[in-house]
This record gives sequence, structure tokens and C-alpha cells, in this order.
Amino acid sequence: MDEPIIQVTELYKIFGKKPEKAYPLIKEGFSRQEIKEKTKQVVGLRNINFDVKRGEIFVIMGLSGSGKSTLIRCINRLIKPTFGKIVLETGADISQMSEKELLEIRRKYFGMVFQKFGLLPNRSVLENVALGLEIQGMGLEERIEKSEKALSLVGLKGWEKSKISELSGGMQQRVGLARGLAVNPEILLMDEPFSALDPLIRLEMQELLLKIQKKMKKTIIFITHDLNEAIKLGDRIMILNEEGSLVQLSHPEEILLNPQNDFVESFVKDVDKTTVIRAESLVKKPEFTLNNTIEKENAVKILGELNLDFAYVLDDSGKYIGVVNNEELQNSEKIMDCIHKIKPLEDVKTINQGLPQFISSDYPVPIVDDENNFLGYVEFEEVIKLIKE
Ligand SMILES: Nc1ncnc2c1ncn2[C@@H]1O[C@H](COP(=O)(O)OP(=O)(O)OP(=O)(O)O)[C@@H](O)[C@H]1O
Repeated sequence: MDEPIIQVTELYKIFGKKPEKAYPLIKEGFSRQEIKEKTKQVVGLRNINFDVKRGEIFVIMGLSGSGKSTLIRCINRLIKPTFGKIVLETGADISQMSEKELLEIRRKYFGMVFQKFGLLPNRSVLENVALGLEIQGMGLEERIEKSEKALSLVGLKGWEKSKISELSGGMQQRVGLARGLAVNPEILLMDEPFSALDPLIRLEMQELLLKIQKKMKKTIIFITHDLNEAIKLGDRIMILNEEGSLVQLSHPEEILLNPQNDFVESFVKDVDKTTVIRAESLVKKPEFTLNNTIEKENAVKILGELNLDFAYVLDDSGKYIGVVNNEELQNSEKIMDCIHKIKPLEDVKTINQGLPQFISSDYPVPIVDDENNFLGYVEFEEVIKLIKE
């Protein structure tokens, strides 16, 4: 999943007839408002750089007016970027393509799912899903087969013949999603697809998208203005500010743990971090671990020298066994006589899932990977700090 399918470099979009007037002012750091007053040009995007990897959900997040739609429209070339490159894995630069080349690229590369579903109310569910395939010139039988498959993927098997107008908002968006998936594009562009839905239906649609993504492993560029949604869905999140600049591009946990500036911090405040941050990202390495085969006297001596009350015990290959307390060790014959088998957390666990263990453990909770290799420990105080933040 590490190769970029699309790479965007030094992308600018300036609306208006004289972008060359606005460009130097962008370079000098003038705001959108100031540039508009001075030149009558509107800066949509300024110097955007990123790539999207094959198979990831790449989220573009920002408030209204930050340039999210402008960016997605530059990518599928509904609008032409003023400066910059948008290069596909094939090496072709979308920003320089002719209309004819664009037709081909849009057909092969891009599927769209919109907030306003863009469905034809008097056509049946199946006909709506088949629309993109029909435009591609696909024969009827194949069209029906592909559309039925897509409908079943979004949980609408049995609804093929219903009219769009008979469906709830959530179901209509499922049809929109099925239509986007039916053409099997290289990249699915989703422009605030769930923003108009009721909160519960919205959560349901997020779950559905993640479930489909597990199976299909599509490349998805997903726009939202909701950080909770971004964090739930995104493998990576790019945040744009109100000036059309990129402020942070990171994995969700990184954004929560290290917001790059006050602007990002203000979004992060409202997110329950314990449901997202994995214990692994708070891991600390102990200065010393005990091997289970070490002589007891040696162990006591070392713990004494290092002034440690306890130590994690590992086997020869670094797998976690348990914890020993120095005082108990002094009164035991062997290390294994006084070992506490404190249940470790696997690295995939979020802090929230691991919370009972943090609270009930007398020692900092050990963290292991899924093969029981010892990674380190997490302190209760760190967890509490996150909850309080
Ligand atoms: N065709 C246009 N002509 C002039 N200015 C435009 C045009 N399209 C967008 N803009 C401006 O570019 C900026 C970015 O707009 P854009 O619609 O991309 O933001 P957005 O993040 O998608 O907002 P929203 O969440 O409200 O859709 C805004 O200031 C907007 O007014």
C-alpha cells in the first residue's frame, strides 16, 4: 500500500482572470481576504503537496471554504489548477491533459460519491447504480450483473426495482455508494458523502464504508469537515486551514498526539482520544528487563544497584512472561516462584479498550505485540492525562 497512485506537487488554484497578480502576494503571505481586495482574485488553494497511496482512505479535512472541494475538483479536473502538478502512477500529469485524455482518465480512474446523492428520482435503484456503466457503454447484461453485485455490497439486495423516491436518505446514499463502486474506479472520490445524514445513520454509513473497504481495498479520497469522521475513516488525514493551505498531514493518532499548531489543536479538543490512540503509541521502554534464566542472587543485586522496585521478566527471545517485585524476589528461591502474570495489552488495543487493565494493575501495564514480544509499558498517569485533556 506504499506506492503513490497519485502525487500532487505545488498545487495552486486562484479563481479569477489574472492569477499572476495574486501569485506574488501569496508568496508574500497575504491572506485570502487581502489578496481579494488588492487583486479581485480568490485564492482557493496555496502550495499543496501530498501523495495518495494505493489502497488507503485518504481524508481531506477542513472547515467551510478551506478548499476541499476545489482540491477534489482539481484532481478530477472539473477545474484546471492554476499552477502545479497532479501526476498519476502512470506518469501522466492530469493538470496538463486535453479534454479527450481527460474523458478516458475520468472513466478509468475516478468514481464520485456526492453529499447530494445525485440520483435520478424516477429511475429504479438498479438503473441508478447502472448509470455510470451505461455511460461507459457496457452491455445490458453485464451492467445488471455488476450493479446487483454493488447493491449487495452496500446491503440493498432486494431493493433493485424500488424507486429512489421511496428510499430513506441513508438508503439513497447507499445507492450513491453502490454507483461509485459499480464502475470499479481506481480512485473513489467522496465529497462529504455522509454530511447530510442523521448522526446515527451517518455512523452506520461509516461502518459500512470500513466494512466494504476491508474487502475491496480501494483507494478512497474522502472529504469531510468533521474530525471524528476523519479519524474513524482515515488511514491518513490532511488538514487544510481557512486560507487554503495544508497545515498537517499525518496518521490519525499522530494528529491527536501531536497537533501541529493551535488550529489543529482546536479541532482535536473535541475528540475522545482514548478511543483512537493505541496503547502502543504511549509505550515507554524500561531501562532494564530480567531474563527468566538469570540466577536469583544476580537479579536481586542488579535491581538493587539500579534502585528498581520491580522488573518485567522476558524469555530468551524477548517474549513477555510477567513481573517480579524486588522485595518478593529477595524472599523467594527462584524468579519464577514470585512472578506476577499481569495480563499484557496487545498493541492494537486502544487506550479505551485497555482501560480496565490500566486501572486494576498494580504495575505499569506491559504492552506486547500479537506474538507476545515485549514492547514496553504504559503508565496509568499517562492514560489519565489523555482522558482529562
Ligand atoms: N468558482 C469559484 N469562483 C471564485 N471563488 C471560488 C470558486 N469556487 C470556490 N471558490 C472559493 O474558493 C475557496 C475554497 O472553496 P471550496 O468550495 O473549495 O471550499 P470547501 O472547503 O469545499 O468548502 P465547503 O465545505 O463549504 O464546501 C472559497 O473561498 C470559495 O469562495
